[in-house]
Amino acid sequence: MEAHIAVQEQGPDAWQIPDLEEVLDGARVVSLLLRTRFRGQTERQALLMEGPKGWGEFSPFPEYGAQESSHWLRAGLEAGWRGWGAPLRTHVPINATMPAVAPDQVESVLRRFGALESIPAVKIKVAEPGQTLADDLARFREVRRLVPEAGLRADANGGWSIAEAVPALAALAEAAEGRFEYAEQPVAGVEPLAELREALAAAGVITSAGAPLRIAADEAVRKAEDPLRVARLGAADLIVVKVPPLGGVDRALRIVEQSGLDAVVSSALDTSVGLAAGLALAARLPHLPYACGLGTAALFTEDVLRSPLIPVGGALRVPGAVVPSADLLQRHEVGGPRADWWFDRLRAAHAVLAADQQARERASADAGSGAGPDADLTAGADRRPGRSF
Ligand SMILES: O=C(O)CCC(=O)C1=CC=C[C@@H](O)[C@@H]1C(=O)O
Ligand SMILES: [Mg+2]
Repeated sequence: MEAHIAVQEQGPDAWQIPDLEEVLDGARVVSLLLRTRFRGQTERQALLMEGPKGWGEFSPFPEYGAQESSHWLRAGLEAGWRGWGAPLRTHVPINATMPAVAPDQVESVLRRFGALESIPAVKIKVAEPGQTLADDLARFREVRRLVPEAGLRADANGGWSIAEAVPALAALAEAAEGRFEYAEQPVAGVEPLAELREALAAAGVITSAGAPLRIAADEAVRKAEDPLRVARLGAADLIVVKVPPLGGVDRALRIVEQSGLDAVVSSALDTSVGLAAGLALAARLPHLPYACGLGTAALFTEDVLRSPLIPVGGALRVPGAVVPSADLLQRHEVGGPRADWWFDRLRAAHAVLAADQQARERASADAGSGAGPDADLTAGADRRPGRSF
């Protein structure tokens, strides 16, 4: 991934990851229950770490290997050991996130995101395995009925083929009656997104407001080897950016800048510790045209903060560094073999970051710059002794 993202680790933004022992010291594994099945899961586990700048989260999805998980660790270490830079705004507008539930559950899910009239937009999961377009339309129409002023989005997680996506999006855009904001990852991959845009234009699919249907890339950014390819190929109108898979707020910021596209910051179904990093990113984007998908603490029964980051009035305040409650950490703590499994994952991801760092140091020494990573630490970042990898 690093080879493609023009994200420099030398120069003014470089920083050094802390020692493994220091990261493990005081790290806790927690499990939070979801109110509704989401992404096929009923609970979310996360490893939380405390650094000198605050708490960071490491919660790659269970099936992710060490390489992919290393981006998530980098993001968590950035939160704990480096910090995020100054915000440009105090509040971020937040969309409600609607799992693939039956219409009779839509209202109770929506209400978790605050007063219905305050919700600026709703992202609705569609194309769920085992469900039909009729199920999606019924859910979509129920959302539209309950929050008629809200913008509507459909997230298919790449679940449609191009041939399925064209009529499905035409039907959803019609059901949205002018409120359709965009379709998120309707088909899998980068090229297929570009092809779908052409197919929609050829089929004359437009929103009822008369505009072309906008396409957002999510997995095509966060799981791609090269997150900027979407932009280069003109495969999407906007990108969904998530701090953990993109390796931190600093990297995500640069990806947005370099893409030249509008961005929506979303969660990775993080605890409120991880959501704080998403809010830090949203707060640093000069242009934030859409409500962000950072309200997912509302999908948990409980969280690790005394005041979980649940939207009020359609927005979240940008909290800066957050501190979990000792009681809640204890209540949700996971021990035994499952905790060991998480610590092993952390060790493996840390080894990937350490090897990357070592390679960069060697390259920098070979180039004769003489500037080791310590010399490149950003002003304001902690100058930690760190390990020389
Ligand atoms: O974007 C949102 O409104 C909330 C976040 C969200 O939907 C997701 C978080 C984590 C995993 C994904 O399945 C899902 C997504 O695809 O965007
Ligand atoms: Mg998505």
